Amino acid sequence: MATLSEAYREHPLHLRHIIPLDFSSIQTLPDSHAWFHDHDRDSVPDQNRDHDHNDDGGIPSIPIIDLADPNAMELMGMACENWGAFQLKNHGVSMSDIEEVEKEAKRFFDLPTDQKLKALRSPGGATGYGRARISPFFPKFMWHEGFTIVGSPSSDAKKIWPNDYQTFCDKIEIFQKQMKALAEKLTRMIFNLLEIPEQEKKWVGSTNSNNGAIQLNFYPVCPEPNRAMGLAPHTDTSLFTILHQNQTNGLQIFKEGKGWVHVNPNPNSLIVHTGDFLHIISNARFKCALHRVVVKRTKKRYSVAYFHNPPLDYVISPLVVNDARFRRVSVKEYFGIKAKNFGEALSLISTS
Ligand SMILES: C=C1C[C@]23C[C@@]1(O)CC[C@H]2[C@@]12CCC[C@@](C)(C(=O)O1)[C@H]2[C@@H]3C(=O)O
Ligand SMILES: O=C(O)CCC(=O)C(=O)O
Ligand SMILES: [Fe+2]
Repeated sequence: MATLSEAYREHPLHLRHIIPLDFSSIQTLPDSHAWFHDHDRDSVPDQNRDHDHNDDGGIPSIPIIDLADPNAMELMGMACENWGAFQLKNHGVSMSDIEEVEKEAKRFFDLPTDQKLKALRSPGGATGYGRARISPFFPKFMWHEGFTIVGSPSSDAKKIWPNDYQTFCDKIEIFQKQMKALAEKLTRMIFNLLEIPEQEKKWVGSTNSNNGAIQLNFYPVCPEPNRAMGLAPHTDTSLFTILHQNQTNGLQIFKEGKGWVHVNPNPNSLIVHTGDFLHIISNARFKCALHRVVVKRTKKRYSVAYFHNPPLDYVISPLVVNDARFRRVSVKEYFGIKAKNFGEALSLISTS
């Protein structure tokens, strides 16, 4: 079975796009990380106040959907059409298992830089510690560190904690299993809503369909948050992404006509983003949400994302339509197109 690593092998990154800054030793914002000038109209607003309440001036954010609601499937469809994202409550994943992973993320990111660098992602690799893979597409670096896990994290964990890697691996494994089960449940509901034919659903839940990836994200405190960027605007490549954020807000979703809208942490809820693959399969009926993360002066932020992907050899195409807006493309090929072209990837497979 092909793995995500194979998709990235042909698109190696330069080390400067992998090795993060040693944020622990930084007192002022370096020019390499300064996205805005103080007087910029575009600068990231308001996070230097470091408050965590909703300060959106009444602009509604993404819907909150209760998975136990008999109308959950239709509500998810509407949220995917209007926002490309929603918050999910009563999702069935144990919050204490999620908090255990958040704890492990803190344990990892709190390590001294030389320890974290032992698990540095290789230039052509998918897993390990490093900057976000989208870094080469932006003129400035992000105020962010990530740790990507595809399959078992044991080889990276052994490099960091040779005598104590099992705790990390166990917690990740428990989380992975629960996320996969939730992701499969949501896939079935969304595919039913889209009336996807049975033969296209065969991979869902099959044992060799385990092509999910976990991303631990860390946004250190920042001396000049208004001029920095935690994670630059992007859409996820996945079918959809399930995200847990700690109690420090920072995630924003772009909504036409409204601009950047905060997604405030909602204890017990998980955020679901529609990714590129679901956008393609739904023939653009579902939006893939453009999102970004802003940072704070005094509050660190952590998040844990689970990217749910079809198998790499699965061929993606708009299903159940005559006027397909995208050509057929294998999951592996699309990861390659995205790795090389980032924001242009969808238009490169567009039929118009
Ligand atoms: C499955 C994946 C999605 C992701 C690339 C990856 O292989 C693992 C890391 C993911 C991540 C997390 C931060 C934002 C993002 C755009 C990035 O640079 O790395 C996503 C990637 C993606 O969705 O394409
Ligand atoms: O940290 C967040 O809230 C968002 C992370 C994200 O967008 C990603 O991992 O793709
Ligand atoms: Fe994302």
